[in-house]
Amino acid sequence: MIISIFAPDFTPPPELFVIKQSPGKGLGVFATRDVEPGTVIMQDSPLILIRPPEMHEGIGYPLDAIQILITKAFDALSEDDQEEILSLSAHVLPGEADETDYDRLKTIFRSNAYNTGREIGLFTKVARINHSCRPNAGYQWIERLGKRVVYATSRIDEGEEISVTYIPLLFSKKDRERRLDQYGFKCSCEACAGHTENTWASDHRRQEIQKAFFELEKELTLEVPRSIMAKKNARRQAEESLRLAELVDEEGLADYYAQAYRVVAVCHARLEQWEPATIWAHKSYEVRLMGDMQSEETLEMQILTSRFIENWEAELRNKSKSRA
Ligand SMILES: C[S@@+](CC[C@H](N)C(=O)[O-])C[C@H]1O[C@@H](n2cnc3c(N)ncnc32)[C@H](O)[C@@H]1O
Repeated sequence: MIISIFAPDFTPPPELFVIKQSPGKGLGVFATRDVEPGTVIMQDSPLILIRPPEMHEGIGYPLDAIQILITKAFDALSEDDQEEILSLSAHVLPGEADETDYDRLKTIFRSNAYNTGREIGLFTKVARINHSCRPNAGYQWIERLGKRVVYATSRIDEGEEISVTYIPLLFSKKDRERRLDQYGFKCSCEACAGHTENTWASDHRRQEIQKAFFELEKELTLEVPRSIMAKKNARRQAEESLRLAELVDEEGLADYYAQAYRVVAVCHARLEQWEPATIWAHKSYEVRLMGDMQSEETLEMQILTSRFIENWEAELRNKSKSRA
């Protein structure tokens, strides 16, 4: 008698993505069905994970030491894993391939690796995701899983390309182009292409967002203002925070939603306006949940939301008492 060790009806869930050619971009990752925001698209373990020596301010990582670490980690891999790594795309800098000490592995690592906090990892599936300055997915290294998790930040239609950002996005198109130079392509996403008025408006919004984050976060506190001046200032900041959230939404910068909503929540909590404070804190919490349910940021928003709800409830109780 043959005893099956598998559950009889077990079939692994189909992958949400497929890797295939993306015109003008090499390979890319595409959704195999409609994907709702917050859905985990892939979880990828690093084939190589190295801890580089200290980075020096203004100089960067000591590249020779990194090269030694990468080569050692690569040599320890199976042939299949080595092959997978060598199949990744590499942006070779002008003249680099002619140098006597040219090392393709180093170039692959430079073109595809991601920071995971104190380490740098090479994730071969995540490495196939192309860049957009208005991406539809986000990603996060989750230390306790030892994985980089990619999740949808907006609705992605079946067949649509999945994109993430390789760079911070609160810069003008020109500055983003400069940062993307190291990857050897010019971005043609909807924020970069099209009419000059569109890109100008997008640049303007991104600069406004950066300025607003800088201004509002430097004084972000839950302390209730006491003086007339401080109260006036807090009211102005609450208004500016709403404008910040509006701009981030308008620009479709999902990577910054949670941060912006948190600013709005705290600015309203300072005014003891518990209803909007709760609503915005919860919105921020919901976005944080998409990235990592157990991250410090998610936990912080969960705690803030509960605190604001309690205050809101107390406010409602007081109101109904005084009416009675
Ligand atoms: C991390 S890899 C992404 C996967 C890569 N397309 C492949 O074929 O393996 C980065 C490289 O992909 C290409 N790439 C990524 N985003 C792009 C974009 N928006 N437009 C054109 N090329 C892009 C560039 O060649 C870049 O150096």
